[in-house]
Amino acid sequence: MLLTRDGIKDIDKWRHAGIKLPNYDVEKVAEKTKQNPTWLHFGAGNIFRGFIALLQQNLLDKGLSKTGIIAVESYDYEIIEKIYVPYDNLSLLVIMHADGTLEVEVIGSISDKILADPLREDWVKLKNIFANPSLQIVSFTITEKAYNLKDFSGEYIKEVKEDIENGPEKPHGLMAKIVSLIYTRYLKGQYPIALLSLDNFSGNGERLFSSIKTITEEWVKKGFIEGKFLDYLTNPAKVSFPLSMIDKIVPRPSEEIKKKLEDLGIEKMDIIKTGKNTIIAPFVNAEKIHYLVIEDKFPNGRPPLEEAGVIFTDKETVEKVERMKVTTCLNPLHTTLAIFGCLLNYNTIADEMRDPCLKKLVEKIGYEEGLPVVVHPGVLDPKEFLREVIEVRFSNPYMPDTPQRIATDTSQKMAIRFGETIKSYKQREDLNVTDLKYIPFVIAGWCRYLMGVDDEGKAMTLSPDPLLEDLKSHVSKIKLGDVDSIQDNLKPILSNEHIFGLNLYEVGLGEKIENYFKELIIGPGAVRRTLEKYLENVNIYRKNY
Ligand SMILES: NC(=O)C1=CN([C@@H]2O[C@H](COP(=O)(O)OP(=O)(O)OC[C@H]3O[C@@H](n4cnc5c(N)ncnc54)[C@H](O)[C@@H]3O)[C@@H](O)[C@H]2O)C=CC1
Ligand SMILES: O=P(O)(O)OC[C@H]1O[C@](O)(CO)[C@@H](O)[C@@H]1O
Repeated sequence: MLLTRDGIKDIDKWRHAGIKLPNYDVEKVAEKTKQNPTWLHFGAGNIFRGFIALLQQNLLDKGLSKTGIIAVESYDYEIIEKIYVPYDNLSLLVIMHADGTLEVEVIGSISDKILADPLREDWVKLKNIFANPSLQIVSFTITEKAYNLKDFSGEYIKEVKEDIENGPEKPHGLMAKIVSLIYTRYLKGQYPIALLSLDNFSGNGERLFSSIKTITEEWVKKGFIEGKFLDYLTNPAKVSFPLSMIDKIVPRPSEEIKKKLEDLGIEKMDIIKTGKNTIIAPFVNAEKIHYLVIEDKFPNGRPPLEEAGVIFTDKETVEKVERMKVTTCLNPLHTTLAIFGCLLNYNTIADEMRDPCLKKLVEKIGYEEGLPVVVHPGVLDPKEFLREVIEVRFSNPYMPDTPQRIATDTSQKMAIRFGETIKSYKQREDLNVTDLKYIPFVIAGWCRYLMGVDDEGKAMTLSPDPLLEDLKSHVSKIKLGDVDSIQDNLKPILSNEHIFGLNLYEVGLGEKIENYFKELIIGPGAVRRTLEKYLENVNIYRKNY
């Protein structure tokens, strides 16, 4: 069986293999989308295909929408070349249940693909779509770093500097490309639009707005674009930047799932790693559970995604629910498992959950250190959410999620995942920031991870991170087995407000972290021994919330 528009016409074979097919005519939907584009999505990677495209597929299946999503890739063109084109933009979604059963579905809601590159013909097509009044949503899953314009010294990064100098004709970075494209829409008729960040960090819509506004202001200053464009961009009735909280664990494609699909008779299921390090396949493997909460601010309308389970609400509720997930109930625990999983050579997050010390570590961070500062968002219950994360989602033995994937870009995540809780402790009169134990312990673990040596003392490959070289330059002077070699080498990291959102020494945690770190570098096996020392004989208090 071939995953192509022709291939899926052989309905009986797919049904016989137990694979669900779109309940609509994929080609007709693609044609309607061409005539009436409503939704563009930047970042054609795994979460888009495994979650966002599924939502639209639900609406198409139920006849609640007539058009699909157009996938746009601005960064890693190989994804389109190798994973979209050969499969006519179709993908397979494989849901892995905790009992080992698989639910497989062909996703047909991605109606077209575009390379956002001003040097290619596609750029004209993209500009035309942006100029079309029918366009309602431009959404993004492009990773947190794609929104950055400045480096940690506050200077524009090289690519952004060049984009600012060169103007809207041939932008290179995505933020400049978006300004250029939205400017086209403004010139055509100032049509309304929602720019929806679905990336996994606090205040995602605001950060998208801020980056776009900054480029706009620079281009207005240089006379590349009209000053009145700023009025359009800052008028929420015209251009909105809804906040969102997105949650679905979509691991990288797994060899085991590939084999299972091939055993079902599906051909060409190879997993690729692109030159830009995207690991992607014609299929996406994911968990069943997911949550998407979005601020309901769509000036040009939107599909009825509530019918596909999306929660639309006000800004304050999204902020609360997002803080609950990203700063407390899921992502800090994930990052904790990523760091210690790499150090202890675990292959999956689920395996780590069977390690009593690691399980207790995430329980301590979640129930005892995190939950007391979470504000109940109303639409989801934090304690129940946390329980589901720990007991059901992370523990699912069939989820092929790796600590190495989650360890990617950790420097970009520290401030949100741990810094926010530290800040809350500092602000709260009834709590004492120096009472925190396990969050500082994880930060010490991250510094230990950066040494690039596992707990057995063997070299380990570190996951990509934009600050990796800089961070490694500090810890490279520290030697496993030589506690005194710590000297002042952690100071530049732990005092860096860009990384943690605050100076950890100023809040009274720097020395505590250094002390944990010393225990972690006593020698091979020290990570395991320290974990046991602090976690083996402790109880977990799950206070009522
Ligand atoms: N995988 C997951 O479980 C979830 C992911 N997310 C969010 O989605 C993001 C992407 O995740 P995946 O799709 O799984 O990753 P992926 O590695 O499959 O795809 C990453 C996408 O981001 C694009 N990208 C990377 N750097 C870029 C840059 N500098 N400029 C423009 N585009 C860039 C890539 O080209 C690719 O399209 C995550 O960082 C997270 O914020 C949110 C919830 C769940
Ligand atoms: O650490 P990352 O790259 O943001 O990924 C964290 C994982 O947890 C999630 O937050 C689950 O929703 C997803 O973003 C991803 O599977």
